[in-house]
Amino acid sequence: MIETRELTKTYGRVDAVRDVTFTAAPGRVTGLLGLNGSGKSTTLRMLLGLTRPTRGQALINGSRYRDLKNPLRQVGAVLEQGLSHPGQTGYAHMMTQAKLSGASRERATALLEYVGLEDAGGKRSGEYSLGMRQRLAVATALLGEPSVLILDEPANGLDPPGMAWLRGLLRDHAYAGGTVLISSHLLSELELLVDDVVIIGEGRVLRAGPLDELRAGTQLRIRGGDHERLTTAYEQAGASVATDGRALWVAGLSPEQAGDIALEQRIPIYELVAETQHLEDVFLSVAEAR
Ligand SMILES: Nc1ncnc2c1ncn2[C@@H]1O[C@H](COP(=O)(O)OP(=O)(O)OP(=O)(O)O)[C@@H](O)[C@H]1O
Repeated sequence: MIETRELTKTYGRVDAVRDVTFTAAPGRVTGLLGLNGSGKSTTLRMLLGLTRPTRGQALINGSRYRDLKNPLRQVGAVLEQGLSHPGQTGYAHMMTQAKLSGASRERATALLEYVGLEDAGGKRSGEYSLGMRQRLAVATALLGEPSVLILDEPANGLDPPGMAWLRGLLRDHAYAGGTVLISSHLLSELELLVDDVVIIGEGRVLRAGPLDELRAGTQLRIRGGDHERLTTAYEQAGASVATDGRALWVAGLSPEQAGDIALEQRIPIYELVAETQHLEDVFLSVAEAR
C-alpha cells in the first residue's frame, strides 16, 4: 500500500510537487501520469526517501521509507538512472545486491533468468542495451520479494515485446496481492496495464480514479444521410453533438436511442459505432479543462 498526503516539494520558488494526495492499493496497478516536468519523479523519489518532502507525507505500508524495517524486503524500485556499475557484470551486480537485500544466490540467479538475462549475465552491464539495463533493474527490484514495486518510466528503452513482458510481470505482481506504482508519459502503453490512474500536471493532482471510471464517457460515431437534421434531432433529445467533417460524435444517447431517433426522422444511418474514450482523450480533456 502506498499513500501520499498533501505531499509537497518546493525548490526555490518552484513547487515541483504540491499537495499531492493519492493511494495506490494492493492488488492493483496504479499509473502516475503526466507530461515531462509535471512532478512524477519527484513524487516517487519522496516515496523512496531519496528526496525530503517540504511538507506532507509519503508512506509505504504505513511508514515513511526511512522508518521501514528492512526496506528492501518491502519495496523494490526501478528508477530512471540505472543502479548498476557499468564495469560489473549483470551476474556480479545481482550477487552484490542479493547480499544487501538478504536474498539467496539462487534467487539472484533465478531472477536473472526470469527477466531474460540468463545468457547476458556474464557481460558487463555497461555493454547492455537500454532495454537490458531495464530488465536488470527489474530483477534487482524483485530481489527482496517486496510487496510494493515503484517504477519510474520503465517503458523507456523497452521494445514492444519487452513492454509486453513487463506488463505481464507487473500484472502478475498485482494479481498476487502486490502494490504497483508506475509513472509514464506514454499513455497508450499504460492503458493496457493500469487499473487506477493519477493524472498530475504542474505538480498537482488533476484527476484520480479507476481507469474504467475516468474513461466512462462512451461516444457514438455516426455517419448518416443528413447530418444537419440528425444534429438537430439529437440535440433536441438532450445529446451533445460534434462533427469531425466526416461523421457526427454524439454523447448522451445509447446506440438504440440514436438509431430510433434517426428512424423517426426517416434519415438513413450508414455507420454507427460506440467508441470508448482512450486514456489519451481523458488526459487531453483534463489538461484542456485547466
Ligand atoms: N533537484 C531539483 N532542483 C530544482 N528543480 C527541480 C529538481 N528536481 C526537479 N525539479 C523541478 O521540478 C519539476 C518537476 O520535475 P520532475 O522531474 O519531478 O518531473 P517529471 O514529471 O518526473 O518529469 P520527467 O518525466 O521529465 O522526469 C520540474 O520543473 C523540475 O525542473
